[in-house]
Amino acid sequence: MNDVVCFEGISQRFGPVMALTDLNLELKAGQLSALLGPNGAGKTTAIDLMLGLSQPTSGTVRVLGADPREVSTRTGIGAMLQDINVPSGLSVRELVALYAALYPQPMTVDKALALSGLVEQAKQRVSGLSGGQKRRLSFALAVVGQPRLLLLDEPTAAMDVQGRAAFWQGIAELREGGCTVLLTTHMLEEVDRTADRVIVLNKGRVVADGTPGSVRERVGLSRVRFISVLSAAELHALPGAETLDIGQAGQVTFSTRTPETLVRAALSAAPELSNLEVTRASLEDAFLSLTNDQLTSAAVSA
Ligand SMILES: Nc1ncnc2c1ncn2[C@@H]1O[C@H](COP(=O)(O)OP(=O)(O)OP(=O)(O)O)[C@@H](O)[C@H]1O
Repeated sequence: MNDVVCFEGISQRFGPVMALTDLNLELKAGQLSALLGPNGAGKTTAIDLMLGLSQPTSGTVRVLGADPREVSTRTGIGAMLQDINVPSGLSVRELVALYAALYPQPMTVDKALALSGLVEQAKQRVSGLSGGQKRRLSFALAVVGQPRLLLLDEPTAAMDVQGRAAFWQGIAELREGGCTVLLTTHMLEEVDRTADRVIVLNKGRVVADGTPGSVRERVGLSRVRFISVLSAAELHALPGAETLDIGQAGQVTFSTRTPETLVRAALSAAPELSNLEVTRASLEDAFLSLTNDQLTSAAVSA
């Protein structure tokens, strides 16, 4: 009942395409969840439903306990979508103030500017902002209404290192105030460090849902790296590889469920191999394994 978002049996069809199939999903208050999936997996479709921008083909969507199309629900949601389309003749401060006026209990404009790292650009015209600064502005507009639910579609894309640091600091402050956050991103290292929960979509269905650690463990992959003189054909012939990345100067990286078997075979084929490392697979390795249907052939031949 207290779920911030509740999807029950959601399917969304666009002509012949099933963008989402029988999706059940609840987001708990205060959680930071990452919605991951390859292009076309259904992430934007799910976010559009949470924002009340579209109606599902079947199933029920509840956001903050109500229909997301109701105005009272929408004022509790902040969204940072991929494209920002705002009056560009205004200054940053003027635009943030304009948005603040739309909400019943906004934060101060100064706070929104500080949270998004835009204090120095406050007087600058929106039209003069760089790509990364426009993403920061989009974040300021998403948070100025003090939303209870914040939906962020690839928030850190185009942000520089400082921008990303300011963004994550801003997210931490909002979470202290109890804000629930759902974001999509392809920056899986950031997700691994910060998210409470990872939801992986593939072809409109949830294929994994848990903490970043539990998703990594479920996949059970290890990463094996070494330098050798083995040819591509010899590397491909090693047993147990799920993916193979051939880098510069003989450096190779495998993901595998059977690291011992692979290492034994590699040492036997190339006794001179060096810089051997066996580590736990990253969230990115797990993601590839969960979402790539032709993983072995496609990734190994990459
Ligand atoms: N308005 C639409 N009309 C027709 N097909 C659509 C529409 N919106 C989405 N789709 C299709 O539904 C599927 C899911 O699309 P969606 O945009 O939700 O994926 P996504 O996971 O957000 O992808 P990306 O990472 O590329 O943004 C895709 O096959 C897409 O082509």
